[in-house]
Amino acid sequence: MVYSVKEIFLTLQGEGGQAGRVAVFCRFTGCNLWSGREEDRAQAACQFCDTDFVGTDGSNGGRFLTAGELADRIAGFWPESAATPLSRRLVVFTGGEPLLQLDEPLIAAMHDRGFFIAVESNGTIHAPKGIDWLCVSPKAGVPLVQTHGAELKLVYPQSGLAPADVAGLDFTHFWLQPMDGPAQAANTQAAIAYCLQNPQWALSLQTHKLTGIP
Ligand SMILES: C[S@@+](CC[C@H](N)C(=O)[O-])C[C@H]1O[C@@H](n2cnc3c(N)ncnc32)[C@H](O)[C@@H]1O
Ligand SMILES: Nc1nc2[nH]cc(C(=O)O)c2c(=O)[nH]1
Ligand code: SF4
Ligand SMILES: [Mg+2]
Repeated sequence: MVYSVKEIFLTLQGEGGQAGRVAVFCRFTGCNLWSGREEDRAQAACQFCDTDFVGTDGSNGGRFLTAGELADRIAGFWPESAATPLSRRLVVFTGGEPLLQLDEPLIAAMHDRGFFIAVESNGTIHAPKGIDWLCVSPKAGVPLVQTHGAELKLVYPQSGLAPADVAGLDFTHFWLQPMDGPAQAANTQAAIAYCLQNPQWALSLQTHKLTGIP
């Protein structure tokens, strides 16, 4: 397996149930729901994406020929000075769609290096075994195949996909994340109003955007 990676960086997880934790982010190239080109956005299955996942030209991006090579690069971002217990090492695989590339050899290689493995997926691909924290973020009009995990994070609102449509799935945490874009402020108020009436759901803010970190 050759892994195509857009960028690797150390930051704080901004979203969901691990928000605030130090994490190495590995953003894979490519997605199955959008080409990533602006001229294709209006025809894409997923039209609201806030991320550049095209190519391997981001910071520390590239092509990695083996799981061990990529895992070594990711592990190198963990701050040695922090002297954290191995169990506190956190990697977040995202993209693009990470489950197009994340496989059991890479999962094993990250576990060998002491990492807790989180994944951000659109839920269209079955997850391989061994992921420690799976976040699924379903998209309207797209078949959802991965129906269990640690958290379900619904970007809100999406016409054609209501929270009630996915509230019965087998997840531990249910988040509404306001859709960023021109209506971000109104979407945040709408998400808050929904949570207040439906306490199964909690609010996930994109705290990295609020604080101006990557
Ligand atoms: C860029 S996606 C990559 C992972 C995967 N492809 C997915 O969609 O879950 C990372 C997270 O950002 C969310 N996201 C993307 N665009 C967003 C937007 N405009 N506003 C809020 N969240 C957004 C996604 O739903 C997902 O939870
Ligand atoms: N800080 C930070 N937290 C994040 N959580 C999910 C992200 C993503 O793009 O998948 C993301 C991201 O891009 N940055
Ligand atoms: S599925 Fe995820 S990465 Fe793909 S276009 Fe949608 S939000 Fe972006
Ligand atoms: Mg992001």
